Amino acid sequence: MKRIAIQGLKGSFHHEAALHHFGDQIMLNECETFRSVVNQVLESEADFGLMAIENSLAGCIIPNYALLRQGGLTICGEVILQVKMNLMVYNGTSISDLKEIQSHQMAIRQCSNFLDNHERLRVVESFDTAGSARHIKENKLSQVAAIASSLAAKTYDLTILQSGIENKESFTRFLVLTKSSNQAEEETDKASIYLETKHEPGALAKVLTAVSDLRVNLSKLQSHPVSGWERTYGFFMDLEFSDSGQKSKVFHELASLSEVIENLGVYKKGKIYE
Ligand SMILES: O=C(O)C(=O)C[C@]1(C(=O)O)C=C[C@@H](O)C=C1
Repeated sequence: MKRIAIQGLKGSFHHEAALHHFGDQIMLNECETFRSVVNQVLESEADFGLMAIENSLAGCIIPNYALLRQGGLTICGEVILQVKMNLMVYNGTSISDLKEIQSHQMAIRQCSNFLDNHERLRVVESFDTAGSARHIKENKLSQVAAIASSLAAKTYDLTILQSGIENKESFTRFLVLTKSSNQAEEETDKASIYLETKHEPGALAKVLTAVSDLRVNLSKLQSHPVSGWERTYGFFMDLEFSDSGQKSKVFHELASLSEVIENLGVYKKGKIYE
């Protein structure tokens, strides 16, 4: 049985993403932080780790980019999940009983319109959506609601008062991490890389022109400060290939235009699960 380290608990969106990607014959290693997800895989306590990296409404989880570089793991896949947010309570609680709403900060951001319309309720961040749901159940809290998945409501036996409370359709992209990927080269059509260019006019433009000339699709570009304060930046790039010849060419071209280049993983473009 595959051992999967996730950030969060059973019933979290990481759990949902793991079920879609690996099926239900998995052993879940619940972690409080993304750092411990990485450590579990590094220390062979898990075969794979799942790490949310960005959400279509709430934006990027920037610290995870740094973890990808420091971690010594490789990206071997991705999962895109439509996240559906639900307001859930201890059985018997009604909305007028509530004083507080708890959830993960990324979920809170995705439901900002709903929360603006319920200003009287205190909003409290937690480490995990499912963690908030479990907390309510374990402590029989009747004045607190959680924002979490329907899987969390089922897992912790809570009542959903309102579903679909995200601002609009919301998708989270998760990376699948492993120690060493043994994926067949021909099965892969996407790569994530990190590079630093020279700090001079046009350096990034040259990189982008090379990507464009090779007809490679740049699906993501994220800048990140290089440590120290020299006002220089590194760039995380996701590249999508339409034929395998493009891969080696683009790596070769970009290496010649970069001061630093790191391959963070070559993998298959993820499916979207709704
Ligand atoms: O708290 C959870 O349920 C998680 O799986 C974490 C997380 C995140 O890190 O973005 C995952 C997906 C949703 O965007 C909200 C929260």
